[in-house]
Amino acid sequence: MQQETVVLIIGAGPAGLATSACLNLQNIPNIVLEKEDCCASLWKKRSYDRLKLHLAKQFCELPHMPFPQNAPTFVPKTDFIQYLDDYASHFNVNPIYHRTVESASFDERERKWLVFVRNTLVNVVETYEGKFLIVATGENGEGYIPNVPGLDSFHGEVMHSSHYENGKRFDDKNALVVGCGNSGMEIAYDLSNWGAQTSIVVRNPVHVLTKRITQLGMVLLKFIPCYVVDYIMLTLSKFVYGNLSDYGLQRPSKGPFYLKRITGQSPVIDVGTVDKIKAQEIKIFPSISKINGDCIQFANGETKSFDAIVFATGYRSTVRKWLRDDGGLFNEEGMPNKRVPNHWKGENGLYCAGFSREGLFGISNDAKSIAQDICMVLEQQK
Ligand SMILES: Cc1cc2nc3c(=O)[nH]c(=O)nc-3n(C[C@H](O)[C@H](O)[C@H](O)COP(=O)(O)OP(=O)(O)OC[C@H]3O[C@@H](n4cnc5c(N)ncnc54)[C@H](O)[C@@H]3O)c2cc1C
Ligand SMILES: NC(=O)C1=CN([C@@H]2O[C@H](COP(=O)(O)OP(=O)(O)OC[C@H]3O[C@@H](n4cnc5c(N)ncnc54)[C@H](OP(=O)(O)O)[C@@H]3O)[C@@H](O)[C@H]2O)C=CC1
Ligand SMILES: O=C(O)C(=O)Cc1c[nH]c2ccccc12
Repeated sequence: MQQETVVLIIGAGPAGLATSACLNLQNIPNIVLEKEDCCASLWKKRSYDRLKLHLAKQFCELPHMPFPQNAPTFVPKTDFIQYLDDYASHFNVNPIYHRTVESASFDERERKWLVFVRNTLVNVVETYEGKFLIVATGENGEGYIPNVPGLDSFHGEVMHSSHYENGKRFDDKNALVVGCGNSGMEIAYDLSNWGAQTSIVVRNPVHVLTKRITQLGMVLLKFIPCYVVDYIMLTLSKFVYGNLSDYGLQRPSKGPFYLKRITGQSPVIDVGTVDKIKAQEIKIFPSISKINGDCIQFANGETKSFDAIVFATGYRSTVRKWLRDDGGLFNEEGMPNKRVPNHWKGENGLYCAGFSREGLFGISNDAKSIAQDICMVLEQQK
């Protein structure tokens, strides 16, 4: 099958939907290709049950459509999924599902993008052509599990956080969560609530803030410099939590919003995990040094038996697996080479949406910038 269109968008997560919506508003023909059978697959299929947006709703809306007025400040996962489905219908975004992009390259002679796509319904490769190509496959392309010595010998269940739904199956089990980002800290809390004997591996310093402190920070950032906001964040956080280093949680030397901006590392928005750590309902361990059967040895020499390990060790972009001729838009890890706000535009009509490490807020900005840029290029060519 051969199809020609103006813009090809790869991925129907929030970034693909938002970019398609902005293009539709400008009457620029576009096609969204999605490997799964639905849009927002991360939210529908790869996230835990108790997930709520950590940022207040005004920082999580996609372009041109606020959340309903009666939506709670921190939107639960099911409501966010409903919002995304409504968003797609409202802006007439109709992704083509069961389409896995296997390669995309730029045809210099024809000056267009050639995309080879597997139609997984019938297992046939199709070709799509576009003047513009938008990469919207996300920073969370695939779950990352580190190479831990002896992991193969572990007898119990091993999973990545993207496959964790809830702790029902783990009640009374000894569960170890590896990684103390937002996924790890919340999954540890959930496991403990379901009755699991829960431990968490914390290998580096981490900022812990409440939702409300973070919300205040997001608002203040509009008016005052980052280092002042960080000072306020740290003062408030110390007031709420006290000194957590005795419990095994150190703070990084750089501030939470500065770190987010420079490295993309998010502060942990605490949902109650810290109280459980203080009450010793959740135990902290340093890095794993090796695994032998069900026995796990940690960097401090301690050993303990576990029934299950949840790796909340983050994600990797998958762009490098299929994108050719990207002209240096992406680095070896499949993340943009340029810093925000200059990260979203490449050469020959190539763009990326959803790679700013600024969550849904960044996605919204990317979508608007890209649609505006494509509109301008098309106008100039008229
Ligand atoms: C658990 C979790 C909670 C989060 N909560 C928040 C939050 O509260 N607030 C916030 O601002 N941000 C949050 N984020 C960060 C971010 O906003 C989300 O990850 C968001 O879903 C990213 O949207 P996206 O469209 O860029 O990527 P994704 O949602 O990952 O969508 C990418 C889509 O591309 C498809 N795809 C991938 N490869 C191919 C291919 N080769 N061919 C075709 N299709 C492909 C995938 O199936 C997927 O549907 C969260 C992230 C995670 C992991
Ligand atoms: N409700 C919400 O809004 C939620 C938002 N999110 C967001 O989704 C994104 C992904 O979050 P998340 O899944 O937590 O991933 P992150 O990449 O944010 O965190 C991964 C964690 O795993 C640790 N880690 C990695 N490798 C190892 C290892 N070998 N041994 C021990 N620890 C290791 C990292 O530690 P180190 O720092 O030492 O590398 C880090 O603490 C983030 O932007 C996050 O904020 C996630 C969940 C909920
Ligand atoms: O959930 C995330 O990690 C996000 O990327 C959302 C986000 C954008 N800016 C922030 C600042 C502090 C905490 C979370 C975020």
